[in-house]
Amino acid sequence: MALKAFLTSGFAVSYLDNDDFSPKGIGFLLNWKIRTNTIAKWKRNHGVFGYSVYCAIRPDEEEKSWKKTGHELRHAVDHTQNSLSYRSHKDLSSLSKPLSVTDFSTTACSGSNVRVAFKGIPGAYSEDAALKAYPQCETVPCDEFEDAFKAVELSLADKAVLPIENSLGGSIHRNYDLLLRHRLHIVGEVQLPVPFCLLALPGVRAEQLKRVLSHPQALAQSDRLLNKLGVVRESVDDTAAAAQFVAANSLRDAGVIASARAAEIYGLDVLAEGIQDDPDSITRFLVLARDPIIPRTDKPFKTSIVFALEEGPGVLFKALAVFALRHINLTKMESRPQRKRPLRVVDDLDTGSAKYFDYLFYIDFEASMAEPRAQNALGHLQECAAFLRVFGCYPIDTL
Ligand SMILES: O=C(O)C(=O)C[C@]1(C(=O)O)C=C[C@@H](O)C=C1
Repeated sequence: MALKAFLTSGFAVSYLDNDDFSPKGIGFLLNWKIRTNTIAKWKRNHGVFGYSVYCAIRPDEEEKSWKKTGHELRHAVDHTQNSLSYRSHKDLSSLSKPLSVTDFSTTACSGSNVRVAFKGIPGAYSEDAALKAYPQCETVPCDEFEDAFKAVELSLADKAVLPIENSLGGSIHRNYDLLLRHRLHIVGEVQLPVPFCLLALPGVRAEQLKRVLSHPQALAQSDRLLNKLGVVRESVDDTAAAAQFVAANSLRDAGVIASARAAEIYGLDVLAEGIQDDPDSITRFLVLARDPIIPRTDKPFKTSIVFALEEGPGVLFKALAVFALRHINLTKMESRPQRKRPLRVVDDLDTGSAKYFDYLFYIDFEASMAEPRAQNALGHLQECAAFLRVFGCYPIDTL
């Protein structure tokens, strides 16, 4: 019964304590309903694999009067500027500073713009993704991925846009783990081609560079050019931070891999554009919000879930069959170790003792939760899953 109740809450209102993915049941769902007074209306759908499914409906998904303005937000943040002397080429003091965990208060928001949290500083590709999703938004830089989650949870921002996978570099595991530990819903995705550029101080030529600074993904994806230049690779937190660092310290021997927008912001020259080994490489970002959106069927939707299975032969095969049987296409699968039960020890007198890892399986599938085949597939999956949570159902981003 507990599991059934959990799936009920897991569809549209999955809400877990940090690090906790044990079933919470109906009582928890009710608590959630009482606490979430911003939700205008609740719609109750009967007959979805026998259990009730609650969907939170907000009349206007984007704009809310209780939001904090960007000006207020910036004042809520302690702008401790580091002591680097900005001898460089642009006035960097006007740029907004990243939020860090110490900046969070529980102050409610007001204002009208959508504020979108991202990890990095202005000019990062994640900020491009935020602007692609919400062209009029006010971007909110954050120090860490987790700060972006917290900014939304505490209403310092309305959405977070975070990278989840790169077509060359693969999954960003940290964000898979944070999705589980936090209470946000996936409400959209952004697929962004990332045209990496080689930047340097004005007047510096590529042959003069001894080192190149960037995000590890950008360095890994630009291997060919970096080998040709014979430079040392230096990893930093985000591509724009690399640009800011080289500019702020007037480093004439250092190049940067970052966006043309970062070059513009930090006063660097673009020495080469589109330097990545694979010109078609893209990064996929998730858009996260406090409340889910209503699944629709009038355009292609994707659903993201996570589940755990009991041990036994063929359990993963059976779990995946629930989608194959209904011709539901899986677009992504990721497995992550369960943090609370990292090892399962099996004693067998014949073969000695074996250790198994327990995993969580994250899946994206191409169907909307408004479609009976998707509801049936999850009902079926629930029969063999020890745990199941739906992160969200959202429109597919086509490039
Ligand atoms: O460093 C940035 O500019 C980011 O936005 C982060 C990030 C990533 O995490 O993968 C995003 C896209 C690019 O692939 C490189 C880096």
